[in-house]
Amino acid sequence: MQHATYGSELLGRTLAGAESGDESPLTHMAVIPTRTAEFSEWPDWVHPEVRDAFTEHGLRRPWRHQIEAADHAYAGRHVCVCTGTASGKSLAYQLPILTTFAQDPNATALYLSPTKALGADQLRATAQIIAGVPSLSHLQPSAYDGDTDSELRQWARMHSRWIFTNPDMLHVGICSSHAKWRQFFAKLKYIVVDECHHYRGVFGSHTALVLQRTLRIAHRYGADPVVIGASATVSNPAQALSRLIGDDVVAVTDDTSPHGERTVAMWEPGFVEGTTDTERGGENGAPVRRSAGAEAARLLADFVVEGARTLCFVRSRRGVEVTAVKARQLLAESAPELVDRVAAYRAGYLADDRRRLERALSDGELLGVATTNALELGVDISGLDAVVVAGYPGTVASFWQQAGRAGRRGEGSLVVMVARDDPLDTYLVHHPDALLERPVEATVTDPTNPYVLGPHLLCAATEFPISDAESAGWHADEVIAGLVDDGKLKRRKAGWYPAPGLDPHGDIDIRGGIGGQVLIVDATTSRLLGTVDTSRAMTSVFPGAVYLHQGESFVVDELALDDGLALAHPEEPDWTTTAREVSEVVVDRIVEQRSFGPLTVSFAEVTVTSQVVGFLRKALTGEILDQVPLDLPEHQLSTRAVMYTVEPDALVAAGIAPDKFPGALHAAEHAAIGMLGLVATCDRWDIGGLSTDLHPQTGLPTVFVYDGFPGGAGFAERGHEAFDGWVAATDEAVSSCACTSGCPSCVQSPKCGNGNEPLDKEHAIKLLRLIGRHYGS
Ligand SMILES: Nc1ncnc2c1ncn2[C@@H]1O[C@H](COP(=O)(O)OP(=O)(O)OP(=O)(O)O)[C@@H](O)[C@H]1O
Repeated sequence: MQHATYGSELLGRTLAGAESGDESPLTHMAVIPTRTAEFSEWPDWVHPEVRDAFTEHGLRRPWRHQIEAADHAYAGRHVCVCTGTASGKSLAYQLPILTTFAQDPNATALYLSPTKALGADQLRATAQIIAGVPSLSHLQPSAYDGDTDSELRQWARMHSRWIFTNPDMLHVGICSSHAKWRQFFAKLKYIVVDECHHYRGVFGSHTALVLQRTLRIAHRYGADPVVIGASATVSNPAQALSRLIGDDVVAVTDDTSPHGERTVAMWEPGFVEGTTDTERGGENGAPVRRSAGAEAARLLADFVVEGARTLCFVRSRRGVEVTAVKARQLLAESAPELVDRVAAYRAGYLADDRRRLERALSDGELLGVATTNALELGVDISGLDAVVVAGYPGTVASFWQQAGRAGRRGEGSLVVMVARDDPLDTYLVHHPDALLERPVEATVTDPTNPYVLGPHLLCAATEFPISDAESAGWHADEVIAGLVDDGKLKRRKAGWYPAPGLDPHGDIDIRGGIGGQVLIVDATTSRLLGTVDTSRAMTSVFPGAVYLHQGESFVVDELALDDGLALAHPEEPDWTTTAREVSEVVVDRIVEQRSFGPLTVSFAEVTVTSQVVGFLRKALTGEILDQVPLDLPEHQLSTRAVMYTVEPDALVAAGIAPDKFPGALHAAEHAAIGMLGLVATCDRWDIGGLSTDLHPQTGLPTVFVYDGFPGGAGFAERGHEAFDGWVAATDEAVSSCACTSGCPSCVQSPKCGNGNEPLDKEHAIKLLRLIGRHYGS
């Protein structure tokens, strides 16, 4: 049994062992105090057999929030329960659903999770609870996803009352053939949307439309299901779920489950020796910090030596391997008997692997595991002593999801967030409130994006003709008019019908972004490695690109865009590749615009034309090797941008001479893109940017930050809405960075199409101050 201050003590011992001579890597420490449980009585409406099943499984007294949420759902109100990880959210939906099943043998329910693995875990947990309960013996809960074979699918459709699936399968396997599911839909009482913070950006918009289509089908068959959302980390949960389902939702957010004291440490790796003062640095000679992965491996090894059960989250699959190998090497030197107690959890996502790993960690057979975010959702390990988060996972929500894995009930634990060499990470470890005190970000979804909405309208029309009221509810009048013009929809008396022969469901890939896909194939074996949006293929799978797949490395030989194919071969070079790109932005329509003296800030529809002209090879240490030219076609993207212009006179008055405009604008653009994740739920790879000292349309120095998806994804719009906070944080991030002339932690971008040139940190700060002064004045 560990005591409450265990986390702080473990941190103290680790710091004492850190290399001497370095500045302390600890930038901040916070202690989240212990919370004691608040209980409720089982409500009268709960079926006694259901209640007994839970008590037999050790759930003797429900926590207050569990009952509050269950009460809402049972009373017919859509509810979103948003309480911490492992706070027993499952009970909140299991109680009303199982009680309803016990009362009405024909009732049905759907459970949706963003990953198949989580669905499998929840199915297993449910099956255990209901085993041996007579009133629930007819339930036959079943998985219905991409892994379910066709015979089982048919069986599940005929016999199962509770289907565990995901939005992809719901779209393509259930809504598309709703007539076969008629009985199921007609008695559909509940839909569970688990981990609902995952449904954001384009994936979120797709899922929203799938859910709304599902509800629509259920209504047509006479049912009126209640939706229960669950998430440990979603801001404004009522609004988030409400956007997904297009209906009102109540939220339950007061977490009444107990937890132990949690120490959270912010950690910034030191510089690699010799890179701060010589020419040997990274791009443009910038100093290079030790990688978050290497630092995380050290922490993992240290914690294992201390006997702490530790999970280490690393962002890339390859990083996971590298971290585990490195930790094992360190242990081989200091404590060889512990080498085999550390493992990597790779993708594969097989439920069996997860369970073996959960068991090995719970038994203490394994002490340390490096993993991708595959283990972020729904792992039910009886609690870990420490969690290392190597690199900000992109959202506050995800951070807490990972951090929440630390802590056995009532006992102390430690979370260490290790910063990568990147503006947002650096900002967060120096401004811990922006991570620890900030509410999780709003999930940004935009189900009205015509590129997403159009294909779903075709699906909806083939499911049932679309009425005028439905069109209005989806804000779809304009998009429908376009589909009518294209001959895909026809107007008849009862609404819009699909053109004959239309079979639109297969054309939507819920996770594939928008537009077509390029298949990435290992030409030596013909194995399909993965897919990438056509719009991103040129910057990620150009000839010569290093492509990572589940920890294996490949080099692309050929990109055949017309065939939707990229051919690669296995190879493990000692470098990474980054595309070099030239682009221009044309403003098609200003949606919103505000001027403040010399500053004008707008939200606009734009067309971005870009062309990859070569790529940069970078050694794994961050040093630049060379640039390789390429000859690829131009690519166009219609999207949405937040943009600003500044009068040249004002720039000069702020101390930025005209020859400094390009470097100042470019550096400010990069830093702002790096910081957009603070106000919108996105990372910099979702976003593009362009800056110019003279834009042909505005005639002024102009900066654009745009969504990297056709039609936009809502990120630029958030940037526009939260413009002042975004600019202030960007200014703060750049000004407080310790480097002299710009580094990856402030104004350099790992994906700059321009080789990070020109960049002028000093004048970017002046520009950001100028914007901050004028905005809102
Ligand atoms: N009232 C309770 N008393 C004691 N244990 C409980 C109670 N409710 C749930 N638990 C236990 O807490 C653990 C976590 O529950 P559950 O998986 O439902 O949490 P969760 O909030 O869904 O977690 P996650 O955020 O990982 O999805 C389970 O082992 C469950 O049996």
